[in-house]
Amino acid sequence: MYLLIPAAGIGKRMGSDRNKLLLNLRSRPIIAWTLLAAEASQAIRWIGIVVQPEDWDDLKNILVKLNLKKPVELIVGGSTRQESVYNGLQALPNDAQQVLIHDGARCLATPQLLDKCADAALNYPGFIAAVPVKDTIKVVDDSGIIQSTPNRQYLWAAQTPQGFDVNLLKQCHAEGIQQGWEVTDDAALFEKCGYKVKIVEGEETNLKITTPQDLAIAEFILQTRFGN
Ligand SMILES: Nc1ccn([C@@H]2O[C@H](COP(=O)(O)OP(=O)(O)OP(=O)(O)O)[C@@H](O)[C@H]2O)c(=O)n1
Ligand SMILES: C[C@](O)(CO)[C@H](O)COP(=O)(O)O
Repeated sequence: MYLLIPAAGIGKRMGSDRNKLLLNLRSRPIIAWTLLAAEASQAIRWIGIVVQPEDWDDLKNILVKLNLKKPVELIVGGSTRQESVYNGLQALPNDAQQVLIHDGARCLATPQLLDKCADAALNYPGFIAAVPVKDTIKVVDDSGIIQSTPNRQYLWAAQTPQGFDVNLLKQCHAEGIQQGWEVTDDAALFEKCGYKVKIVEGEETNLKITTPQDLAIAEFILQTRFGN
């Protein structure tokens, strides 16, 4: 299975002055944890990391230290996640029929989740890992007045990995450019093009490192996983 890792963000919400994926989490850069999970997955056999050129030297140093056995390619990032994934898709080897896309910022996903998603990719042309929403969600208007309370039974929080048939996803990205769609995940492009996207149960601990609070929670999860 081919894996694309969008890792070309800045981390505005982290308040960091550099790509948040280069920040340390338990003495390893965040992106290194993501790469170690990909290396440990049975199914992944090629890794493409989409990253801004100014971070290439840092990434190369991390890769030297990790000494991964799987082939890794660095791909130039775009100005949005959507553009970065587009670039990643163009850089896939010609024989790639299915692809998993997994945020570099979701560094706590387990190799087992990656493998489960690789299996799902063989059965569904489009799917995402997601978890049932635990809170009661309110839809509000611009003045903060609640408009509705959707039935939680139908609410799932999207995660990555997200997996797709490569040709269909390329087609959806091209349509997205033509129509000017701006989306935060690839499933949204698939949905907008009228294709079905299946939910595969993700992991509660597969959080996206977005704010400093997430870093603290991730430290705690890694400590419970690996000890001190
Ligand atoms: N131009 C971009 C923007 C984001 N990403 C990646 O997409 C994933 C999810 O994005 P997010 O968590 O929003 O990362 P940032 O864009 O870095 O954060 P922020 O939105 O707070 O600036 C991350 O792995 C990030 O590196 C990317 O590859 N290219
Ligand atoms: C793809 C994603 O991780 C699914 O939760 C997410 O949409 C990334 O973008 P966000 O803007 O940080 O939600």
